[in-house]
Amino acid sequence: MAAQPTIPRRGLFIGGGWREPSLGRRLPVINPATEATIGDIPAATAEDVEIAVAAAREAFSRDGGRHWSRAPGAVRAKFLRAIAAKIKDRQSDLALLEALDSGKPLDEANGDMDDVAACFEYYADLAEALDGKQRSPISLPMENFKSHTLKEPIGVVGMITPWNYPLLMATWKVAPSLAAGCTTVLKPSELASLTCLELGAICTEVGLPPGVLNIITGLGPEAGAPLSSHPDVDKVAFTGSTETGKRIMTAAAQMVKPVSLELGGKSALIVFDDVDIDKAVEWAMFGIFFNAGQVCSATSRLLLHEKIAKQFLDRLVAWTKNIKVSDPLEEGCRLGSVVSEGQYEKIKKFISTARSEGATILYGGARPQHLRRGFFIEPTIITDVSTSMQIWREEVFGPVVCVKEFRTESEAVELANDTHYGLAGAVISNDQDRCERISKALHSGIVWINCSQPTLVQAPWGGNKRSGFGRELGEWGLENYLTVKQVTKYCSDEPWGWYQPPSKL
Ligand SMILES: NC(=O)c1ccc[n+]([C@@H]2O[C@H](COP(=O)([O-])OP(=O)(O)OC[C@H]3O[C@@H](n4cnc5c(N)ncnc54)[C@H](O)[C@@H]3O)[C@@H](O)[C@H]2O)c1
Ligand SMILES: C[N+](C)(C)CCCC=O
Repeated sequence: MAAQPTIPRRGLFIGGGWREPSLGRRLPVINPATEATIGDIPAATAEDVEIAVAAAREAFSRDGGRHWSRAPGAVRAKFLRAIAAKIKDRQSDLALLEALDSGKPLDEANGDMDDVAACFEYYADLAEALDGKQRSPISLPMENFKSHTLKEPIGVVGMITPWNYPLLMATWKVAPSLAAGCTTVLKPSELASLTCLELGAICTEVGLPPGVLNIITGLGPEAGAPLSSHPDVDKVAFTGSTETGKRIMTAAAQMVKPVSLELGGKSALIVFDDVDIDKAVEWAMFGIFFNAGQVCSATSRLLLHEKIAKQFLDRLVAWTKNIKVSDPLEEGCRLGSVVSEGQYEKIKKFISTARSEGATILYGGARPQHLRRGFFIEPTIITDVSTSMQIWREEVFGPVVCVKEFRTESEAVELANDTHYGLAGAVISNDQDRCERISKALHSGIVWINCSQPTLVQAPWGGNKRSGFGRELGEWGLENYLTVKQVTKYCSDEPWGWYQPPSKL
């Protein structure tokens, strides 16, 4: 097992330095795999939000923006690359902190840090490319006007992020917003903030101008709410639950403030009868047991063609029994604990409600017998599910998959689309035409063919329906933080000639 690090004691990261929260309060950091308190984080309140937003505003307009918001993208790219390099230097200690804070397997946390560094590098490239996209001419059907566009940073951005991929979800917002020239206030989840605070330390090390990135930790209603309703925040970028997303949107609407919302999901994986069963089983497992199912895009509804359903479920149970469920720091761990006691209780309640509504718990459903402490839940497979059951309709955000059979392609699509969410969907079949048809028919922002979950920084990420709107990652992620200005010039020597000129007498 990896050695236990000392948890750094950090303040709020505001204006390039560390500050104690105004009310002096701190929140405990609990390792969900052991239930031990391993440190604490500052609990910011509205007073601290005020100071952080002021710092971000000052950084946005400092020296007329010459050193940041109006600087060439190439200047900002240097900082983004330096941050990526520091993340790589500190990869093993950051991964360890992430695993201790969230309960995810150390191997997964290591992969997350690779993704974090890659995201900063990717947006460094896009920051540079932005310089070449300025003053793009607009083709006009007349000669007396010339127009071009300027892409400008949207301003001060408030970012509110969840605990399932603490540093990665923050990075999906921080990296493109800095590339665009925005300044930011990040409020990570109170359940897992350690690595986001370390990002503050990294910003100091690379000499990021003070106030460009501010990081305030604390509770949603106390720190997140005042950030989302702050009049001097120009945009709110949110990732989290649909319920909180509604609150953020309501607060932002009072000032007609733009928001982007990355919310929950209840995605389906459709498996046809022409597949290699074991390969498909492994993707089905990855789709729901990776990060203990605490993934917005988790394929938590498994749709099996009736001809293979029995054989598939037999193999799924056999493979699932083989998952190493253990302390996240143990070698080979493939399922850690869930993030908190609250999440543990919520998932158990989902399972007991499914049982009481008549579903069958085919495998799992309880605490693993060999783990006496920690918020561990067995990987769980639920069958005999009807479309009116809670387990079919609501996001569990845990290692729990529900299964239904289908006969025809159209029935599979209808079942997959039978949800208020629209984040992702997946299909496994050897018939490529069928996969293409299904990718068009699914009402979701993401479709995976013959896999589930791979995420590429170059490709757009986001949902439809109650999974939110706006796209992160790729060039779409950068556009989130830019506004487009048209500049139009009258180039004719002739007077405009609309009004009658006054008499010269
Ligand atoms: N679509 C995506 O890309 C994506 C990615 C990751 C997670 N998620 C979703 O996130 C959810 C899990 O994350 P969570 O439990 O942290 O979500 P959550 O909504 O409880 O919390 C998210 C963030 O919002 C803050 N918050 C809570 N109440 C607030 C309020 N009144 N005002 C402002 N901020 C407030 C929290 O402190 C936290 O930082 C799941 O529904 C999951 O699907 C979506
Ligand atoms: C695809 N990843 C890396 C699991 C990220 C999912 C983001 C949402 O939970």
